[in-house]
Amino acid sequence: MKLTNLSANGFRNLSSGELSFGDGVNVICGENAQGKTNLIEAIWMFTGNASFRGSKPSQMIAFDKKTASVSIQFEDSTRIQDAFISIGEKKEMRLNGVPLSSSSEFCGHFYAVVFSPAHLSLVQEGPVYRRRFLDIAISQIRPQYGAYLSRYEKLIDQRNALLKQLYGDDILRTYLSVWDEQISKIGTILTSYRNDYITKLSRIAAQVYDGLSGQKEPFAVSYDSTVFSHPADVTSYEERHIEAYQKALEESFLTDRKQGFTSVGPHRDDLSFTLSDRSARLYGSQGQQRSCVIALKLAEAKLLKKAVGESPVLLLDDVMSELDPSRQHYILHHVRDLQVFITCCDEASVEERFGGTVFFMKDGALTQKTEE
Ligand SMILES: Nc1ncnc2c1ncn2[C@@H]1O[C@H](COP(=O)(O)OP(=O)(O)OP(=O)(O)O)[C@@H](O)[C@H]1O
Repeated sequence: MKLTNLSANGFRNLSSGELSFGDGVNVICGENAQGKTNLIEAIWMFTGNASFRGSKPSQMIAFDKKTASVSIQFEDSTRIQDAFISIGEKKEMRLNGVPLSSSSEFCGHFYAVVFSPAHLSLVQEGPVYRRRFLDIAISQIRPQYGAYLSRYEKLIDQRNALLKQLYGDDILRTYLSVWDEQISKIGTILTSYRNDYITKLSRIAAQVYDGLSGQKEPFAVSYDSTVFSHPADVTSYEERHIEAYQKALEESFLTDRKQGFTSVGPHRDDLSFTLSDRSARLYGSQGQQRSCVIALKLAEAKLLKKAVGESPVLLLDDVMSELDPSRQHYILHHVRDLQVFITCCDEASVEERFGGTVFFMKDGALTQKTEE
């Protein structure tokens, strides 16, 4: 998959006008606060996912404008497509001229994987970031996952409301059993999707990490379920798993009633990242933690390519900081067969080793470097 053109209008500080990109590595150089991440964010919108910076759409509109719009042209192995998003007074999304009712409908058309420093929270912060990573990654390859997830979240909200409303009421348990039955079924499906994804991802991420670190320390990823003691066994939708799930809900009933929320299920699950069997969060250096996230992201790109048959566009924002030259070299070598957008402050550090098409970003305006 390749992004060939992009034009932005009123999107953060990006200048208006049409930009064209190279097939392979696109190096976006510039000093701090020039608009490099803004460009990456504008491209990412077309995956149908929320901003990786956690920004609301209204924050993406230029300070002096009421509307922002971005259009892109991209090509996969079969055709050229165009997509358009407008944010602000008039919210509009179009794919090949056809209006879409929600940006999530872009899912399954334009594929990308993004790394930004914000993703370090995957290793450094709480479980919510790791669950979000999983949910976005799985939704890109299995679009039905998103529908199961929103159904599950609604059921959990309803169960929690019931737990609060009927506190101390004996009839509560009878009511809850209706929700528990449905939650157990959908929760089992979500766990099996996540388990399948993590099994594949951990294998590839471990290989990538080995390459990055020169096989210094083995990297492992595992899924920690609040329902199943051996989540790796939950490979499909089976009656015995649903029964085990229902049992876990029954066992947590007293705690849940006291706390007023459901304490077990995929909405409370987590991922563990270890280096030589020790927690990467507690013991990893900055460079090791960054390498873990990069390994996860490169593994995500590989899995996505395998699942959908298209190479995703790789968006690497400030990926090289804190990495030693051998790790930087490994990344540059590893991404050669994809279209990549890589931002950096120091042109020489990347260009010499990447080659590729080099651009300069200054005050939101992107210009391509010309041969001297
Ligand atoms: N809605 C907006 N309207 C106008 N400008 C904005 C808006 N949101 C952010 N900016 C500006 O965009 C500028 C560039 O931001 P960006 O995050 O892209 O920088 P960057 O080039 O990636 O820098 P760094 O190397 O420091 O990460 C910032 O100065 C910020 O004030």
